[in-house]
Amino acid sequence: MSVNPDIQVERDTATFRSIDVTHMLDGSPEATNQRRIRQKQIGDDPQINRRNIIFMSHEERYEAAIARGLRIEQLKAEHDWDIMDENNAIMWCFSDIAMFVHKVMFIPAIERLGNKEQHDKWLPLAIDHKILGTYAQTELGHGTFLRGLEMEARYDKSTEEFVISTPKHSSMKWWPGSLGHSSSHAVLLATLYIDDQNCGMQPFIVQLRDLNTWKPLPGVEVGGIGPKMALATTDNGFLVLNNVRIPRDQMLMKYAQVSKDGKFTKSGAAKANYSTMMLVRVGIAHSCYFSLAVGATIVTRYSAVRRQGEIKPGAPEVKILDYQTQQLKVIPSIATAYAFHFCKEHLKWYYIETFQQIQQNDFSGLPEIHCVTSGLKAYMSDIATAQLETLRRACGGNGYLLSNGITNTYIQTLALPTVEGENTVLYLQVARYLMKCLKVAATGEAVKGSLSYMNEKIKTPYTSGLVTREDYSNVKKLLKLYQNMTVRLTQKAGDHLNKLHVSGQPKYEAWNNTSVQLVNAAKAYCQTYVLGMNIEGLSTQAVDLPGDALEVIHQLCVFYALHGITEQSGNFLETGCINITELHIIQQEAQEMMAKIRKNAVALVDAFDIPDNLLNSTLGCYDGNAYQHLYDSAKSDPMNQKQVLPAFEKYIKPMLQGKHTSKL
Ligand SMILES: CC/C=C\C/C=C\C/C=C\C/C=C\C/C=C\C/C=C\CCCCC(=O)SCCNC(=O)CCNC(=O)[C@H](O)C(C)(C)COP(=O)(O)OP(=O)(O)OC[C@H]1O[C@@H](n2cnc3c(N)ncnc32)[C@H](O)[C@@H]1OP(=O)(O)O
Ligand SMILES: Cc1cc2nc3c(=O)[nH]c(=O)nc-3n(C[C@H](O)[C@H](O)[C@H](O)COP(=O)(O)OP(=O)(O)OC[C@H]3O[C@@H](n4cnc5c(N)ncnc54)[C@H](O)[C@@H]3O)c2cc1C
Repeated sequence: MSVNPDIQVERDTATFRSIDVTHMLDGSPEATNQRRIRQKQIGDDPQINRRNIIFMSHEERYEAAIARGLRIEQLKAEHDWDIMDENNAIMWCFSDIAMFVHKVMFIPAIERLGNKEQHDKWLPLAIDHKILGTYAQTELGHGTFLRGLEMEARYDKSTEEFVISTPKHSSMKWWPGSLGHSSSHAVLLATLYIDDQNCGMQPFIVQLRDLNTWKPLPGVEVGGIGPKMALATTDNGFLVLNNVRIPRDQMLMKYAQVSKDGKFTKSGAAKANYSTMMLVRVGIAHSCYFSLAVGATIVTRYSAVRRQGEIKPGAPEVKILDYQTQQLKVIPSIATAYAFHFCKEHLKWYYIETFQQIQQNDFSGLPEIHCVTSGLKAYMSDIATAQLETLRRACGGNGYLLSNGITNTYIQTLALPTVEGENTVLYLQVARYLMKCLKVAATGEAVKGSLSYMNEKIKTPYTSGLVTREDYSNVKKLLKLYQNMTVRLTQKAGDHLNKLHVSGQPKYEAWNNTSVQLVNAAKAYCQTYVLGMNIEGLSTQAVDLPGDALEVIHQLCVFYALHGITEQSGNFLETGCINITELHIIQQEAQEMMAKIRKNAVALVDAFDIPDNLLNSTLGCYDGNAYQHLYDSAKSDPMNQKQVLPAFEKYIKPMLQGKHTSKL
């Protein structure tokens, strides 16, 4: 099929070469080649490819998802993939791999929470798929408030075993992925009791199913929790344990130990047992970038080939991408995807470095990385889901079809604001850190790390520093506005908290009565962090780009900063970080920048370099022949393989013949 001329012209008139930017996103031309080889291995594989998924039943999809997980293992061995290759393959198919939680939570939990002997025993079994596991933490009654977990593990000194039980409905495990039908084992988080003394939430390895028959073991009641909005193949489950006994060495004992005679000891940081969640929060930030890059690619290409209506009366119908309002739906998502790319790269290295320190029992970096990973997981998933919905609607009626590729991406991404810590709750964790840093700054001590900008006192009366027109495209000046806005919102929340406390409210009550302001400050901190990483990316990752490409990536960053101010203008105005005249100039600059970026919109999404067989979209194929692909997809629907369906003889015909009132 030839390329649609409407999309070809976009590529021909772009001011830079997409491939240069692709190399930047991958890290180097060699890395691009390597990724392409890997993506071809997964995209071309009939067991991994998900082209027909939208026409499958739940059970067919589940089976295909298990086969896909297995196939990824085979490809990994055949082609000698490293961990990042594997992560990328998982990322591309995460909503359709039944053993996803085994990979991204069960194994990492054993690695992080087990001691040397436990690693030696369990990791080879898990890595070789001799056992399949889940991460069973959430209960019917408690998901967020982990100190409230009610499943009990009581130590029995006489037999050196833990006895695990579910005392009431609210204490059953509820939600763990792959628990329903696909796990033989679980890393199960339960409250440990020794001689009736509560020793807090601890991790245990519990076998759930017989490895030969796959039947639940005695005392284990397990099943699926029912159909969900998406992620149909991650069979989320429930689990009731009736006095199930496990040996003492099946409590994962890296950070807390129980001796044979029942002595409880702790080592490491207080929240060390929460460390698996941090890794997945980093994974979710990656996933938000991928989802947004997919969405932006599909909708930008579709908007460049769909013509409808006219701008100049009587002139030929225009591409919908030429409507300014359509640009406002599409261009922010491109700019955000690029900002998220820089941010997730930073986060990856930050996490790896801090994790290495933690491995050497240096926990000093934990509070800051907990704040950053919690905040970015929340912020990036909030923004990604909001923008994906805008993008989906920007496809008009075809935005409601499953074959468009964006709907599935959207509904699976919708899980991310909830899983791994509900977003509001995570913003409140960020706010705790903001309040601590505020206290440090107030004492005159230097605040370190991502909030070091708090050290600079904001002068009153304050000026924004935006003097010349050039200042409005100076990303460092714009970043300063964001930092000031964050500090002021933090101060405001802090002042409110103190005021309530001084007026007699206990601290916990004052906290709850300030939580709206606290979440607002936390979001501002996250937004500022993402912009900061985008700007850092310009001078690190983008610096070797040819001038024309660098200019476009710079424009995107400027637009990201300006557009963010227009979206949050209330916060900027209220804190006095800009005035109304400055806001008007910012709005105008943002619009002008958007028009410049429009020229390169298709080339910018091409640079994400997502092959058609992974994009899985009728609307967003590289060749721009959306109508042909829509038609082909409709024709391949199994319901269209018969001209007359059985329902005709059964119901429609009797109705046409007036027999519909008799009993069916
Ligand atoms: C290098 C990696 C690079 C790339 C990775 C790439 C790819 C990976 C491949 C694939 C992964 C891909 C994608 C993922 C995509 C999709 C994922 C889809 C599904 C995933 C499955 C989802 C699984 C789950 O949902 S599991 C269940 C998760 N549950 C939660 O998250 C519970 C949330 N609740 C909590 O975390 C806590 O209850 C709480 C933090 C809210 C409160 O806890 P608690 O009550 O105990 O706290 P407090 O006593 O109030 O104390 C708070 C103090 O504790 C500190 N704290 C809290 N948490 C931590 C932590 N994790 N680390 C450090 N410190 C922590 C906090 O700072 C407070 O300290 P303070 O000094 O007292 O203020
Ligand atoms: C698709 C999916 C997959 C999952 N996979 C797993 C898994 O593999 N393993 C596992 O263990 N769990 C899993 N979960 C569970 C998930 O981690 C929890 O649902 C999540 O952490 C939220 O907890 P919750 O359901 O208790 O929400 P709740 O805490 O009940 O949240 C409900 C509302 O209460 C608010 N709220 C709660 N506490 C506070 C507070 N302190 N302050 C202010 N507001 C508050 C929240 O903001 C939210 O608006 C999964 C969930 C989903 C949807």
